[in-house]
Amino acid sequence: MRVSLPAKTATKPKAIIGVSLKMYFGYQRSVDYCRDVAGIAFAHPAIQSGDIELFVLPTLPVLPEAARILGTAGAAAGAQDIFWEDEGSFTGEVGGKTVAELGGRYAEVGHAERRRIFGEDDTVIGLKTAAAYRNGLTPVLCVGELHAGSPEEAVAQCTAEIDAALNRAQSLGPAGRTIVAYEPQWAIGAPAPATPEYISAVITGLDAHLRTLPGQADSRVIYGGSAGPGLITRLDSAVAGLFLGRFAHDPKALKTILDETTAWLAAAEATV
Ligand SMILES: O=C(CO)COP(=O)(O)O
Repeated sequence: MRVSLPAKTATKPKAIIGVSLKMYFGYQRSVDYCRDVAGIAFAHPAIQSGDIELFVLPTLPVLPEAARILGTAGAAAGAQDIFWEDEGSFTGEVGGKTVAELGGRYAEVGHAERRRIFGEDDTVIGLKTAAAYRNGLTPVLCVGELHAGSPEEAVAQCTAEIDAALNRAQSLGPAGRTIVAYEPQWAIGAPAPATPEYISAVITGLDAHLRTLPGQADSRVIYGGSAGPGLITRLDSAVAGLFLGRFAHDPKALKTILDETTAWLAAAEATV
C-alpha cells in the first residue's frame, strides 16, 4: 500500500522530544518499538505539522531499520555515540560518516554514562561534536552536574561543558544546530526527575547562554533525567522539550507526552 504523507511545513519545530533506548532493548524489541512509535507519529498532528521534532536513538545495529521506519512517519533516528574520526584504524568504533550513511540524523555525545563509564572528557566530547557537524548530524550534546546543588551552580557547570565542547568543535570546522540535553547526573535513572522549578531555572540560564554564542541561533535546550508523562506541562517555555529514557519505554507513555507537549505549546501561544 502506498501512503501519502501530509505535507510538512518548513517552520522550525516548536518543541523537541527525543528518546534514547540506551542498551535496554535487543534488536527485535527495538524494531517493534520503532514501529509502534512510527504509528503514533504518523497519526499525530503536531509531528505531521512539524511543530514537534521527534527522534529515537536505538542500539546501533537497529539504526538503518529505525531510520527507515521512523522516516516514513515524520520522525527520525540517530546514534547514541560516534567516534571522532570518520574512518581509519579505530577497531570497534563507528564514525559519524557511517551513521549518516545508515540514515541517522542525530548523534548523541557526552552522555553522563559515556563520561562516567568510558571516561570521556570535554576534549573527546568536543571532537565528537565536531564529527557530528562535519557529517551533517545534529549533535545531542549532553551536559549536567554530578550532584544536586543550586540552579546557579548547575548553570555554571553546564555552560562550562557547553563552551568546552563547542569551542573545541568550532576550532575544527563550522558548527551547526545543536540540541543541548540538560541531564543532571543525579536525576538519571532515579525514581523522579528534578523539580520543575529547578529544571526551568537551569534551562533558562543555559538557553540565555546559548543565545550569546555565534552560529547557535537555532539551537535549543531539552531536559532529561527520569522525565516522563506529567512533566512538560509544568516547565517554563525556555525548555524546548524532553530527552526521555525509561519512562518512554511504553509507547503509550510517549503518546501521552506528545499530547501533553501539544497542549503545553498551545498554552504558551495563548499567553503571548
Ligand atoms: O539518560 C537519560 C536519557 O539520555 C535519561 O534516562 P532515564 O529517564 O531513564 O533516567
